[in-house]
Amino acid sequence: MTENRPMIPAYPALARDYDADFKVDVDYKAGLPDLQNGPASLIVGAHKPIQHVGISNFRLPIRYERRDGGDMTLETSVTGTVSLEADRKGINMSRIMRSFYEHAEKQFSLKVLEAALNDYQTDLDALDARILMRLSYPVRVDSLRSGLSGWQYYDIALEVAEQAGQRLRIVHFDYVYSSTCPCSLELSEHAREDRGRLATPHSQRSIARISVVMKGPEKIWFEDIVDLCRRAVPTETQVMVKREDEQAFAELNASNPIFVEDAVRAFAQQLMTDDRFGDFRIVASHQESLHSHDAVSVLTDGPTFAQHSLDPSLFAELRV
Ligand SMILES: Nc1nc2c(ncn2[C@@H]2O[C@H](COP(=O)(O)OP(=O)(O)OP(=O)(O)O)[C@@H](O)[C@H]2O)c(=O)[nH]1
Repeated sequence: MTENRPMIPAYPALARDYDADFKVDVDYKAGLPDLQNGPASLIVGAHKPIQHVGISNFRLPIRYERRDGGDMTLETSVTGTVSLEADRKGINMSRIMRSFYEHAEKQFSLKVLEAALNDYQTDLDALDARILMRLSYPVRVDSLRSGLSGWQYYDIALEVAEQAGQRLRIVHFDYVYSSTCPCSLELSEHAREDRGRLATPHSQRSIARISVVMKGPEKIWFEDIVDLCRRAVPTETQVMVKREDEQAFAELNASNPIFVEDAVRAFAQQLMTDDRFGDFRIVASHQESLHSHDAVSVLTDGPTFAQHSLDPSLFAELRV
């Protein structure tokens, strides 16, 4: 006896070739599912506001003005996020890029970046918004004594954020330098003077990440921050080095030995003397040639960067 099995509709024979000629018209687009703008009933999990949602690390060429005139186009990685209220399912992700692209052709300036931020708030109907741009900025640097020069690249991030009606403009700047340990220098001299023994102090490639609020409307050139770092810690790693430069570098290190504590305080002192800068945080990592670990320090000034917990990868990602 044949059982009454429920009729299972035959699987529709679907075309499997790509229709290159198909064109989307307004009606078709209007009929497409649009879950990110769906009802709150579609929300999965807690109906909680989200502080940052968007897309990270889309890249495009941006034109930057140089302090000495001219400009250059550099690859820039952008992360754009907005806040999302508790009763909204999602954001229109593509608008994070599309809004930014509206401004990308213009020559970069913080005003351009802030105009893109304003568009985030309107195009995505968001209370808060944030854009972070990362780039590697080349500056031609002179050798210490040989008259040569070469390109030094600085990893920089620019962050503009609107949070609870407050606008923040922050520059994050990585500065790579040599740190000669002051104690090791004294111990080396002691061995030389006291026992006639040759000894060399331990010195190592080190890095400081300087994050600082740009306060006033005044323009801050990337080159201004390079100059500030060099005033704070003159022993920047070199690019083009001949023997006379190497000897100069050895003397420069002996004249500027620094503990990791000294480094953050030296940068802080320079930042405090420039009223274009507000709150700041300096993270330094001396990747010691003496130890199998790093000497690290963090110095913050003002509420912007004051935080109880430190990002677990804070020191690990500062590698040189
Ligand atoms: N909100 C959200 N969208 C996502 C995510 N992952 C992928 N998307 C997709 O991002 C795509 C582009 O989103 P939209 O910007 O809303 O695209 P759209 O609706 O055509 O853009 P508008 O015409 O401006 O509304 C959508 O197809 C989403 O499915 C995600 O995690 N969250």
